[in-house]
Amino acid sequence: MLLNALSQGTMTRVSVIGCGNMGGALIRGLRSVDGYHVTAIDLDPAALVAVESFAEETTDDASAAREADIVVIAVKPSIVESVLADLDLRADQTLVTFAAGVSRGFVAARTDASVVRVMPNLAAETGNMAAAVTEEGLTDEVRDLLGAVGEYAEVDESLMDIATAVNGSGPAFAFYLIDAMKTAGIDGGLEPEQAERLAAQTFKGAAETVLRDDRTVDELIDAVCSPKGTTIEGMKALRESDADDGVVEAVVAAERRSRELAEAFTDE
Ligand SMILES: NC(=O)C1=CN([C@@H]2O[C@H](COP(=O)(O)OP(=O)(O)OC[C@H]3O[C@@H](n4cnc5c(N)ncnc54)[C@H](OP(=O)(O)O)[C@@H]3O)[C@@H](O)[C@H]2O)C=CC1
Ligand SMILES: O=C(O)[C@@H]1CCC=N1
Repeated sequence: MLLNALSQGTMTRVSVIGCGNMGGALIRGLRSVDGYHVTAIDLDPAALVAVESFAEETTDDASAAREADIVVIAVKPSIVESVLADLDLRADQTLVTFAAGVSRGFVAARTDASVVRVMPNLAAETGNMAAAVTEEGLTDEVRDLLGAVGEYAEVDESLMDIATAVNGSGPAFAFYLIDAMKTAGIDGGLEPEQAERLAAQTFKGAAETVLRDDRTVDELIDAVCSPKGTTIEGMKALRESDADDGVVEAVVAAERRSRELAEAFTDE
């Protein structure tokens, strides 16, 4: 059946080069979606073992990427240039680069494939990825791939540094905030497992509400704040704290680092 789908062209062949945290998350996420034949490529045998039950093929041979419709590069930014030097892609292939700070032009200058730059995040694994993708080089095939594992925004490449901070690094900032909520729950007497479940599900539910509800964030806060109730007291404490500043500083620091990384990868 798989062979039929491949020969009839109804299956999109995706090669993922670099199957660590981010490449592995994409591979695991695609396992729940029909229509993708995934080849996992990594030099680290342990990385391949970790994804072997989610990919159709695993190999340490990068030349396997020539068989793909879409080649995803998910190696560290400093490795991108050497990976590209070893690849021999065709003009009818699409190369998606995940690497932070590495410009689309830097990659495009080193391959015949058509290149699109994406800033993904780890939630690809559960189909909840938020990704920013450059308008340049974007195809419907790539839109389908990103849509299969989450939501995406099409942006000008000049916005990739801020997107890297908001949605690429963002999960770490969210994990940190969830942990703070969990710790407060434990301090109040909840078991750690209860506190983690309640805190994480609360963030998940709140995020889902923001995405699906037409009300503004301020209106949603009002909806939780009963007059003379509990939330209004908590919100007063939050507004008087420097929590907003901490979040902004985290995003600004990550954006600044993305710009620094980019300085090493000028278009040629
Ligand atoms: N982690 C994240 O949340 C996000 C990461 N990104 C981007 O994704 C990219 C990957 O990050 P991340 O997954 O965290 O990194 P990891 O180090 O977790 O994964 C990279 C993998 O690539 C392997 N590798 C190294 N050299 C080669 C090679 N020549 N050919 C094939 N595989 C190779 C590594 O093996 P070994 O360990 O042996 O070197 C490792 O298994 C980065 O460019 C990053 O900027 C983007 C958004 C989010
Ligand atoms: O920390 C990093 O550099 C990568 C890019 C965004 C998330 N992780």
